[in-house]
Amino acid sequence: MSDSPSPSGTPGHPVLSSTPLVVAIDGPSGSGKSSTSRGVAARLGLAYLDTGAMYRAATWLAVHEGVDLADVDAVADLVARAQLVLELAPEHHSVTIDGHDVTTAIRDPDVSAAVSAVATNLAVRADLVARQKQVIAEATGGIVAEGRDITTVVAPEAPVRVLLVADASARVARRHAELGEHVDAEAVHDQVVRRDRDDSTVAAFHDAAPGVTVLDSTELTLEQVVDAICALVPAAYDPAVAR
Ligand SMILES: Nc1ncnc2c1ncn2[C@@H]1O[C@H](COP(=O)(O)OP(=O)(O)O)[C@@H](O)[C@H]1O
Ligand SMILES: Nc1ccn([C@H]2C[C@H](O)[C@@H](COP(=O)(O)OP(=O)(O)O)O2)c(=O)n1
Repeated sequence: MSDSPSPSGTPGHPVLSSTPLVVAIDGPSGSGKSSTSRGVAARLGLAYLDTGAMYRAATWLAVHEGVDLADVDAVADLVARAQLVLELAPEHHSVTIDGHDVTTAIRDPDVSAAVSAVATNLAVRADLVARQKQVIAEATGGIVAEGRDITTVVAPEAPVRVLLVADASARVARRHAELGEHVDAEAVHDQVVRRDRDDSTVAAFHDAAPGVTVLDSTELTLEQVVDAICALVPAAYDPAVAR
């Protein structure tokens, strides 16, 4: 790892950063964002923010309250009033909305099938992006945040920004293995390919913005992906250097 440039650091003796480390990770469904981000956060002792869980929780609430997802104003109003609490520890991540613990429920296939309708609601996006920025700003010990627009909109100034990609066939196969072989191929295809197509109308996660490192996980193990992302952390932030 090379020394990071710093105003007064000398080569070999970087000045340690006084700002908390932010690692931003985007990518399509099944590219490995959640598992990789948890691994990076655990290894570097950082908090972990799953922004997809916020869109999923908003979707769960709208369905629970019987709000028509096509009614963009009603959904936006509901979400604006919702109290959304995320546990940021990578080992025990939990999500609560308006007092309901939805950690497990937001992974239901019904939520996965419906979430793009909420994620493409621009008023909901503005609300959740503002909350995500606040969570990151308050993470004094540093944070890994992952989603679709973290490298471009939520944390474009993050010192580590990664677009995690993988071949569509690998992503579908991973999701199928995760959901179980009893889930039919059409449902898995819907969760990965159709959802990415809908989601990409409001967030650019297929092409890397300038300065964003593209990492292809198709042929890599989870550990290799975690290694590759940790290797991108400037020395001024590296806990191994800071010690
Ligand atoms: N590099 C990898 N190699 C093999 N399987 C992986 C890899 N990364 C993630 N997975 C698996 O693929 C599935 C989807 O990963 P996940 O982290 O949920 O992706 P995303 O958050 O991008 O949708 C999970 O079951 C996960 O364990
Ligand atoms: N920053 C984000 C995060 C997620 N989303 C949308 C896109 C997805 O359809 C849903 C759920 O995201 P999630 O990361 O949980 O989805 P996957 O685990 O990758 O399948 O939210 C978004 O639009 N912007």
